[in-house]
Amino acid sequence: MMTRPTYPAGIEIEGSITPEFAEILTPEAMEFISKLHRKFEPRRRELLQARITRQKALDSGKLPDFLPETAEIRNGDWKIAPLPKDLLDRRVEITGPVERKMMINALNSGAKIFMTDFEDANCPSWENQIQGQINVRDAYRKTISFTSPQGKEYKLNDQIATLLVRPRGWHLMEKHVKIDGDIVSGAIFDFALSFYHNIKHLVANGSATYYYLPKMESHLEARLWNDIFCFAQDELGIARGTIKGTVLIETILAAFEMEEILYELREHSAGLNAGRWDYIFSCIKKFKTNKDFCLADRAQIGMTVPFMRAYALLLLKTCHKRNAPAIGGMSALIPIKNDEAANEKALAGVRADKDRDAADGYDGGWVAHPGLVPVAMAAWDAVLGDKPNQIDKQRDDVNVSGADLLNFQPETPITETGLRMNINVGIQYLGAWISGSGAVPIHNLMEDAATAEISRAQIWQWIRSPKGVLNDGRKVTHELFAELAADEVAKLRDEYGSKWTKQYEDAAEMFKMLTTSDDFVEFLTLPGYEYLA
Ligand SMILES: CC(=O)SCCNC(=O)CCNC(=O)[C@H](O)C(C)(C)COP(=O)(O)OP(=O)(O)OC[C@H]1O[C@@H](n2cnc3c(N)ncnc32)[C@H](O)[C@@H]1OP(=O)(O)O
Ligand SMILES: O=CC(=O)O
Ligand SMILES: [Mg+2]
Repeated sequence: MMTRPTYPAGIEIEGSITPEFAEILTPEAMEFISKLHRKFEPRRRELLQARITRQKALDSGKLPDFLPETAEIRNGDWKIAPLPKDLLDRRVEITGPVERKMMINALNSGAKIFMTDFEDANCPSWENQIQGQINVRDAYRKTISFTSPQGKEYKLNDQIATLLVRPRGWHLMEKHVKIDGDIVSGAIFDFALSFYHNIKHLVANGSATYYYLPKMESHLEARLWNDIFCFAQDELGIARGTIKGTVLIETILAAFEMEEILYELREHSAGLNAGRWDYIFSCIKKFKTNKDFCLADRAQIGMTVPFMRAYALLLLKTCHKRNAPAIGGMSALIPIKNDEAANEKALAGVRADKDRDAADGYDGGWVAHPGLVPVAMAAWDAVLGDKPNQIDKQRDDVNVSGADLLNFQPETPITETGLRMNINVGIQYLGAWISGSGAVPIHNLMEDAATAEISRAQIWQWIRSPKGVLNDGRKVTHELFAELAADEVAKLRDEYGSKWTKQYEDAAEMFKMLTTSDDFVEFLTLPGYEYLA
């Protein structure tokens, strides 16, 4: 029987602490978190408040633009600091939840980088978070192994991907930990534990902890990350600039501040990534009450529609101008078992996506599944040859205006099939999420928090926008939604049989709340987390 560790005054942990968890939740690590919390929590709250203020301005019809007060940064001649050698070649990056077996598979997949995810692909239950930190520790030390219930052994190959960690976004909390009576930020918690336990080991081996930084809405939010990195490094006697962070540009507001975000993090930057799924979600969310704006079915919004193309090219141009890598987003297509023709079609879709990014000048791109690594690798091998990246490829020919970023087309078609698909996928995803899984295959696509957000945000908007009209002339209304939702739930109950647990029934109710409540819920993971807690 192990007694709970004794923590310094002001620190309370309400989650379970097994002997393994205690190796992560040490008094020293928790004290480190408490320092970060005490110093930075007020700023995190101010920045979340600033998001609300900005949303009010958008709701009143003000459109975003490049900031006049930071023109000097955009016009200045500066570069990000040199990249460490293990971040020079990022031609294929695989992602996945912080799940032990998947982490081993991803590290062995042949990809250059593996981003392990405490965020979009993860359900942040206490067990997932702390077991995730154990897995990260063991992966960094190359001791991670796993035996499946069927007895299959998993261990690391000699050659593995460089590991990056994605902590939760600024909006999520870690409810199981309180400092001075306040709940701590999930972002600070995830970052702090992965840094505290691993940085010295990694530095001694010529590497460091590297991060993907999600869902930011302004360069001031990037400044907060940079200040946290500086403070954390100083506290542990690590040279400033050792940590590197790649920022996901996955909100429409951040798209107007890409240069400023790179500038804020320039000492710690490893470039930008086109977080395309949250980006679409953000476009819908930020302009949800704007009567001029209403996107077509989710399936229509690929990377080549005007506003997505403008965003992708601006990101690429911005990165290379500042000597920073530009990493392409995730195709949601995954390999399809037992249907050769459908599988070929999915692979062709991924290939087209990766070929386009590689030809444009991107330095690498994300894949969702080990089976897609060769497809992406071929796309970049073809353009890179022996070079590790193509950061030297300047895209001065690209000219993207604010109006291009806001050219939200196509608006049609919105179809009954698209509406049903949003309902069906949204409920299945939420059900899986509150049951503990943050990434799931649904209808042969990878679904995670970002893709599911699009589904529920579209319905919310279609019900309220005058443009929310199906291609057969029917307006999307509360009544139509209720009718189709009842039908989809009935079908799912049938399909799932005994696997349709109470969680799925509750997910259906939560999904209805998310789409019908007058106030738009900022993130579906917020009520999801309440449910878990
Ligand atoms: C919008 C964004 O934020 S994108 C980034 C966040 N999203 C993600 O990271 C999602 C990553 N992908 C996944 O989680 C998975 O591919 C899923 C859930 C979509 C599908 O997973 P599965 O249904 O298990 O796929 P499948 O059955 O084909 O898997 C075959 C094998 O590949 C493994 N595998 C599949 N995807 C991954 C992955 N991303 N990383 C590591 N291993 C993987 C499976 O674990 C399985 O291993 P096994 O044979 O040893 O048991
Ligand atoms: O995090 C990635 C995204 O597309 O969202
Ligand atoms: Mg995202």
